[in-house]
Amino acid sequence: MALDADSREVPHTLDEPAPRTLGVLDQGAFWANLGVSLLGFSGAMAVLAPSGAPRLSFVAALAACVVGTVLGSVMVGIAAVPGARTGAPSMMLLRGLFGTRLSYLPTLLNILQLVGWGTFELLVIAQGAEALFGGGPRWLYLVVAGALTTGLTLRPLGALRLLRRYVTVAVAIAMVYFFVQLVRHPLPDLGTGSWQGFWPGADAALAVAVSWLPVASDYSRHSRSVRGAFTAATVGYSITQVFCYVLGLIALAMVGGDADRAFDPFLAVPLGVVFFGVLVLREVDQSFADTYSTAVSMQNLRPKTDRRVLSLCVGVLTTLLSLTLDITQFANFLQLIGSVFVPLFGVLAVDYFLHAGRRGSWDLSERAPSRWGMLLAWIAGFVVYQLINPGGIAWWSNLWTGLGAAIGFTPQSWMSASLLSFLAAAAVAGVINALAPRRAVD
Ligand SMILES: Nc1ncnc2[nH]cnc12
Repeated sequence: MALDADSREVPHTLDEPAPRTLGVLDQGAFWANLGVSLLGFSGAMAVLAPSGAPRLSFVAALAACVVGTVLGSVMVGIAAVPGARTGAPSMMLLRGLFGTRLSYLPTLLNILQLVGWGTFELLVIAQGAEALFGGGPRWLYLVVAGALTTGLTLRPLGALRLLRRYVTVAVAIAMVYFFVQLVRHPLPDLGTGSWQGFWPGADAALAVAVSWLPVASDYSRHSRSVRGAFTAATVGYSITQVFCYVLGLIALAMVGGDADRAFDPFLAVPLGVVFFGVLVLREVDQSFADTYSTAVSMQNLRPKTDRRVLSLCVGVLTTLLSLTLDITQFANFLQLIGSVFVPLFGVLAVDYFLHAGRRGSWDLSERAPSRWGMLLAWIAGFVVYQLINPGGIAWWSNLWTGLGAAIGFTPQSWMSASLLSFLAAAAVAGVINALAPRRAVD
C-alpha cells in the first residue's frame, strides 16, 4: 500500500485529481535544490555590488542576502498554499483570480519566461561542464543536459523522490566541503565597504527567490498538507540560497570580484572537480522544474493534452534553442518578464486569503468569468515595479524613467521594487474587493 502511494505519478491531463503524496521532506529537498544554483555563485555579485550603489562590505552583503532571501522565500511559501489547498497547478489557479480567459495572459507570459529559463539553464549546465572538463563539445553537453531534463519531466514525482533520496545529500556534502575549503583562505576585511546599497542588494537576492513564485503550486498541489508545502518552500529554499550566496561571496572575494572567474576557486581546491561535478549535475533540477512547469502551464490552455507530450515538445524546443541562441543576452528580458509575476502574486495573496478565495468563490472551471478589477490591481503593481526598477533594456528603461520624471517620482535606494510592487498590488486588490459590488468583482 505504502509502495503503491509512493510510486503514484501526476495524471496525464489536468482533468484528473492530483495525487497528494509529497511530505515536507520531499518538498523541502526539492526547494533546497532549487536554492542552490551555479548562477548563484556569480549572481552574488549583484548583491555585493548592486548597480547604482557603492560596493557593500562583506557583512552588509551577507545581511542583504539573508534579508532578501528570507522575504522572497516567504512569498514563495505563500504562493504554494493555494496549490496545496486546491490541488490545482499555478496557472490554473489564476482562473480563480482573473477568470479563465484573462488567465491566458499570465499563462502565456509564464510559458515564455519558463522556456527562456529552461534554455538558460541548459547553457549554464554546459558552461559548468566546460569548466569541469576544461572545454569540450558544447553541443554534446547541451544535448545530454536536454535529454536528462526531458527524461525527468516524464515522471515528475519520481524525479522529486530521486532528489530527496540521493541528490540533496550529495549537494549538502559538496556545499559544506567547499565552505570548509574556501574559508581556509584569507578572507577580505569583513567590514570594509558600504551599507548604502543594502536594499538594492537585498532586492537582488529577493528577485531570485521570487522568480520561482509562478511555479510554486505546480508542486505544492501534491503536498500532503498545507503547512508542509509552506514550510518546505520557505525553509528549504532560504537555507540553501543563503548558503549558495555565502560561497559565492567568498569565491568572488578570492578572484577580486571578477564574476567571470567565479567557478575558479571551487575547481582549485583538492577534489574540487568531483564536488563541482555534483553541483553541475544537480543544476538539472532547475531545467527540470522549468520544463515540467512549462508543460503544466500549457495545460491551462489545453487541459486535455497529455503532459508527457507537452514536456517532450518543450524539452526538444529548449535544447534546440540552447544550441542556436546565445540566451545570456536575454537575461534582461527574462528579468523583465519575471517582474510581472511579483505584483500578480500580491493580488493573488490578498484575493485568495482575504476575499473571494476565503469565501470559497474561486471558480477554477473552464467557464470562470473575467475579473477585470483584479487585472487592474495587477497592472497597478506592475507600474510600481517598473517605476522603481525598469531593468536593463535601454528603451524600456528610458520610457519608465521619463514617465517617473513626468509625475515627479524619483526611485530611492531604500525602495525594493519586488516588495513595494507586491504590497501596492495587494493594497489595490484589497481596495477594489472592498469597494466593488461583490458580483462585479467575483
Ligand atoms: N531556472 C531558474 N532559475 C532561477 N529562477 C527561475 N525562475 C524560474 N526558473 C528559474
